[in-house]
Amino acid sequence: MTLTLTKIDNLLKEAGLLKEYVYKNNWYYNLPLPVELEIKELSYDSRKVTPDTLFFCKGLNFKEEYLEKAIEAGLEYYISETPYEVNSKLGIIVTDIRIAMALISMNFYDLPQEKLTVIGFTGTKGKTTAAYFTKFILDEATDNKTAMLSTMNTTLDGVNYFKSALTTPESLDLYKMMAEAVSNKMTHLIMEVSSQAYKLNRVYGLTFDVGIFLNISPDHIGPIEHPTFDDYYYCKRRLIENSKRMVLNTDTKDYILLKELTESKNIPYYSYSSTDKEADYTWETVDNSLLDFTVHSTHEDSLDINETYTIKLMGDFNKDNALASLITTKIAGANKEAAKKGLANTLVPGRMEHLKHPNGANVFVDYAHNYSSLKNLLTFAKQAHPMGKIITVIGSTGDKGISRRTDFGQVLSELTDVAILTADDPGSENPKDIAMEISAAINNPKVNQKIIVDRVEAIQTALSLAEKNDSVIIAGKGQDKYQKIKGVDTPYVGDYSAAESYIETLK
Ligand SMILES: CC(=O)N[C@H]1[C@@H](OP(=O)(O)OP(=O)(O)OC[C@H]2O[C@@H](n3ccc(=O)[nH]c3=O)[C@H](O)[C@@H]2O)O[C@H](CO)[C@@H](O)[C@@H]1O[C@H](C)C(=O)N[C@@H](C)C(=O)N[C@H](CCC(=O)O)C(=O)O
Ligand SMILES: Nc1ncnc2c1ncn2[C@@H]1O[C@H](COP(=O)(O)OP(=O)(O)OP(=O)(O)O)[C@@H](O)[C@H]1O
Repeated sequence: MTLTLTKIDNLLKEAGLLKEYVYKNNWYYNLPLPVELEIKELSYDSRKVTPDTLFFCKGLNFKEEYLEKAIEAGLEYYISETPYEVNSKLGIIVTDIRIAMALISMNFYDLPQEKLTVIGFTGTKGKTTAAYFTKFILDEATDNKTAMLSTMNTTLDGVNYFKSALTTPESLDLYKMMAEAVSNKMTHLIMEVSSQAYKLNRVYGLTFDVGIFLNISPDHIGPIEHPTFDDYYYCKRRLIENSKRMVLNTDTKDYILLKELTESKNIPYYSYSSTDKEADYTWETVDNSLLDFTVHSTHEDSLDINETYTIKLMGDFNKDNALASLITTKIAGANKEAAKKGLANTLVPGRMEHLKHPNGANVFVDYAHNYSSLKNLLTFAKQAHPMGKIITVIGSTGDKGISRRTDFGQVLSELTDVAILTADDPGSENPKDIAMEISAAINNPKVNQKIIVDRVEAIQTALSLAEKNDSVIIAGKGQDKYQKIKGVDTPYVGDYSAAESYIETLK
């Protein structure tokens, strides 16, 4: 892949992004170099450049010395929001580096999004699960020609997965991955779209064939994320104006806002809900089953999805996720058979994974790590196994999502009998202090609390306390194989493995 300087010049001028070119210490508006010169690589990391690379100077922690070192190593072209006094061949100065990076990247990789059916999930909770449901269904429908970019895992050939760095990659990485998916003959791409993706223009200019808005609840508010809930919700709903069709959950807070926005942009949509009989589609549990549900349409079943389905993931919220995926995949071309089979086979690492304690207690390993997900999870446990106690193992991340600590205290006060507070990606903070903050927010004296910072020990303690009818809920890390400690991804066995191996010793 290559891009000529002329093409870059046209793109930046058309978008009104170009401020000036810096060439031999003078500033120009017209390209001061031979027009046929080509950029052969793109990079935002000074450690990964060649002379023909266009280097994007961006980011909170960007330092001029990165650019200087890259130029010493031979780099000729840089693009940034401010000129630097460096000895480069050309500096391209723009008004918004992230928008410029998105536009240049999508063109450098030859607009791969136009060769794929692109599906984008947003929402506070359920993105990964709904993305997996969708992947399993579309795999049936497309014979494994579906790529996926999820928080945990990415696959660009539909089969082999690697660990993702971000929920939504930087635009440069996103288009590079899309291009690889296209060259692997993928026809569909499912991706999770985080609020940060819109805030930081990682998906600027990308149109989704289907966008899905799953839900919203306060989260991701803090110094490196969103200043307010308003900003968070606003960023999330930008998916709407960037989608050709939408799937909307009418149970979402202030749904009217989503509906009005979607309608004002003339974007066709389907709505769904677990409770609202006015939504286009709803679901109902079959005979109190934890796993079967029937889909009903309020008006006509224009998508032809009214049917009974089975899933492997417990929790009513997973039926919501499954219904969103059913509507989405039908819009994207899957038939009912593919939908039934795909849903029935979907398992998601670390989401509602079930283990049985030798004494009969039920153990759930789940990724719940914010207010709404923990509340849904513990509500499910109470309803599914009302006879026993609920023993919850949970921690809260350091450096971000600070409000979760009091949120967890509140949910634990309402819905658990035993709370074992532990470490969960403490980052630069002391995990014991974080646990104490959660503890201080537990205002129900009946909750039996313990702080055990070592996460494996916390899990073992919870399992050793469990009796026959109890539910042990291990919330937060699922199958994550690391803990973020002082900037380092420190190896961790994972919640599922920790529980599974301890249960083995009890047999
Ligand atoms: C606030 C935020 O989104 N930050 C992300 C962003 O950082 P940044 O652009 O500010 O860059 P930086 O890490 O400060 O570094 C500055 C620049 O110098 C470059 N550099 C650095 C060293 C060097 O020697 N040479 C060099 O060129 C780096 O490549 C980088 O481009 O770009 C980096 C990669 O380019 C990301 O790793 C980083 O994610 C941080 C770690 C993060 O945690 N982000 C979270 C908040 C996030 O985005 N989360 C959402 C999910 C939220 C959800 O669950 O809904 C996501 O989409 O993942
Ligand atoms: N629709 C939903 N509503 C509320 N909670 C949910 C829903 N779906 C899943 N959850 C809960 O949230 C947890 C995380 O689910 P999932 O990974 O699918 O969401 P996500 O949006 O990708 O989350 P994150 O942004 O934290 O990566 C699950 O383990 C479950 O406890």
